[in-house]
Amino acid sequence: MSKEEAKEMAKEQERINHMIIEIDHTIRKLQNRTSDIKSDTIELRKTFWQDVTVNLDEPDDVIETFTSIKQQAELLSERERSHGQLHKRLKTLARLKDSPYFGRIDFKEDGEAEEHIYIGIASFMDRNEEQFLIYDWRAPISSLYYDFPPGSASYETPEGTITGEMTLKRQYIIRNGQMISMFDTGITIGDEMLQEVLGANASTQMKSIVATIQREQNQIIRNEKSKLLVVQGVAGSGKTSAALQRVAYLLYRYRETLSSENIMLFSPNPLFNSYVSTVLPELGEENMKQTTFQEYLDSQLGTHYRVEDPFSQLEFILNEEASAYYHTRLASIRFKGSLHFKALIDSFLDSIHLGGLYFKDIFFRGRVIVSKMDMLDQFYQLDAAMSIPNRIQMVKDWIMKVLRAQAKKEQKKSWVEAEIQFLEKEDYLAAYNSYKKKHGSGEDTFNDFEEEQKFLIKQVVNREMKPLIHSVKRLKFIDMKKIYQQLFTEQLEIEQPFPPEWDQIRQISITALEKNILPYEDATPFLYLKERIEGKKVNLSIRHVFIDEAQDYSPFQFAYLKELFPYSKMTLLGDMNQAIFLHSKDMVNIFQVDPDSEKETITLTKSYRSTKQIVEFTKGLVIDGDKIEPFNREGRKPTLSIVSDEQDLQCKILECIQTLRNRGYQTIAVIGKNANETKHAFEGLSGKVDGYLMEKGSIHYEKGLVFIPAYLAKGIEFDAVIMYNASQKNFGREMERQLFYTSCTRAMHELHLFSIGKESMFITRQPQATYDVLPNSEILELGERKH
Ligand SMILES: Nc1ncnc2c1ncn2[C@@H]1O[C@H](COP(=O)(O)OP(=O)(O)OP(=O)(O)O)[C@@H](O)[C@H]1O
Repeated sequence: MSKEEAKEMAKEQERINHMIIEIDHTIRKLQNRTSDIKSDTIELRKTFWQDVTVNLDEPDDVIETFTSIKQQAELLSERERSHGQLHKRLKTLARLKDSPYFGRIDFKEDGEAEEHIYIGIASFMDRNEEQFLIYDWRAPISSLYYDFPPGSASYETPEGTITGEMTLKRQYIIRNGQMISMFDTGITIGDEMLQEVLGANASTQMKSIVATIQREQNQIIRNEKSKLLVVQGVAGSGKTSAALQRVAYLLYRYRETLSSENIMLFSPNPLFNSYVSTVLPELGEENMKQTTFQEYLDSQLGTHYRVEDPFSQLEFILNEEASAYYHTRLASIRFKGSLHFKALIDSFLDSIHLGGLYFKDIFFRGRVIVSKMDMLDQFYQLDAAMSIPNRIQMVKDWIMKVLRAQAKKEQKKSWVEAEIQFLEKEDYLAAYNSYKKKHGSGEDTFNDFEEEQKFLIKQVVNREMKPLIHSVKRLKFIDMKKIYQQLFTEQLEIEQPFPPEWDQIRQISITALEKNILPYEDATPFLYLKERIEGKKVNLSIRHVFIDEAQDYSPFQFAYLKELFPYSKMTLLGDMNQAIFLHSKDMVNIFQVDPDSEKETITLTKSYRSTKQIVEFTKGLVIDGDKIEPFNREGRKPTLSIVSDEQDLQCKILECIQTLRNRGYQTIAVIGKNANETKHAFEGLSGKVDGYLMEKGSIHYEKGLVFIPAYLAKGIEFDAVIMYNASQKNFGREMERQLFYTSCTRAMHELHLFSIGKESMFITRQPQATYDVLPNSEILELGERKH
């Protein structure tokens, strides 16, 4: 370090020290305020009723009492809110104290004096609240840091564009209030800082990237115009990271009107949910709502049908080639995920005025009390110009009327009396309590026998009918299975291009439905049809929807989600090279869904996760891989070890794990092609090495050695990846390319491929220079190899 640099660093450390004094001062001030508010709140809770005037004598008094309670409750909740906000601010200040900022720009706005802008995870002002000592990374001026090198620069504000000259751009790594390093940078965000961040060990929780956001990522994060933002980015290009910082940005930018409750992220699996859950809290924001599409389907359909999950569907695609209906099912998956199938359902719905609706008889005590034929009559009597859901509601009202009349009739029947005789003591007590509630608490017993009898009769009949009424209210009298089945049983007069395998598809669809199984490919079409009949569900509270791994959704699923969130902006993030599910051949399909919306596409081609050597290898695994650009971080070349049998394989893998551990890697994944192979690998090695198995229900993972099937590793990353068996036998079909690529791109620092016998064609087609083939004896020497 030159003398000049040392002097500058000392000056910066001095500023940090000053900053810490200021932050401490604010922390103390806020802590005092917090304890005042806390005691205020406790006092308010204690004296809540003392300060309220309760008088219910006259209507005016009631209104006054109500107003007084309301005022008191508002006061209390205002205190609780302030307490919550102060608590949140104190947490942010503690983070700022540790690392007040990560960047600085010196900017001279045209016609103004030069300013030093320090950028951190939150803003911080001086004691007089006049000047920003730290700017929030999401403030308009902070975008200069991400978007420009020193020189002419500009940024957007709500009032317009500000232009000027940036004379300095500096990055810091500060920990525990101490400067660790500092770089002045010419390009957008300097390499040194990224090298430091990316060179570290993988974590089991995703980290925020605010200090090193790249210019093209910043475009995603700050995009405000597009109703539909499509991000197509290569593996490890920061799609998920950009999405999460975008959530934080939106929460800041629209803080008056938008809260985390209004944002929803669809993730590929529950494991991913927990992987990303720490990013927003780290940035001082609350997590958005998170779900998986499967979770949503289950919540809507799960109680009545066995809804297959996407992983079982994938396991079928990967493992069941020998099955007699393998190719039919593949065709079925493709067709049912397409917009043609959606159009087919729409045409079917259009023809429903001519017939095609089915209802179920309603039974009471073994007898039909409302027949399906009567319901059909009711439905088809109604004006066909009315929507189907409206007509269904009217049929429901009619059924309820019939049930009420039936209840009256039932009261006179002998079974009721018999039931009363056998009423348990508790039932009798419950009936009595209910009577008391109705007739006031003054009475100690029923007034006379007749009244008691009348009341009990009513109670018994109502109790018997309750489940029936409940299911009618939930429209369970519609025979959805039969209605959906018609798409396959009837010769539909519909102008839709059917796939050549249509007849066989019809067969397997009927068989599954008869067993009450909803294959994954049927779940969304079934739900769509159900909602078009029962009434559409729309979610109005969600304003932004993020769909990660969007390439794995079918066009039908996209269309469904668009309709579910009609007022929501959408951000889709995906990578066609990682499309592991069959039905999603092209993310471009989303354009068919919404051709007129204000759509914008951003492409990310630089991969940050893996070393240059790993990216050079993995880019050769995919068709258009030459567009993938590695970030310049050096590491070891991937290795390939060809072994003779499973025993040999496990031996070599054990050695490899040991070597990787000696090198200090903390998250090591043995990736299997599917659940079976992964379990097998785990069982074979578990007595000899500590590790744990991840299955589709797993919701989090810890540091150490994990055995994980490829499709569950989606979206997450490890220090080192061991591909359990990358043989031609295992990865010899074109359709397995994406799965193979996805697995290999999970590695940050090292990638080791093992193969029993001949290696996969995806490897043999690679330039030989991109990986090392280890002779049989060389595994032990892995540790010594340097590149
Ligand atoms: N600007 C950045 N600064 C620092 N780290 C970054 C940056 N962009 C990406 N990364 C890191 O690169 C890795 C990959 O990022 P991320 O998981 O967001 O990529 P992705 O495109 O969603 O990947 P994939 O599609 O392969 O799952 C993460 O470790 C992330 O922290």
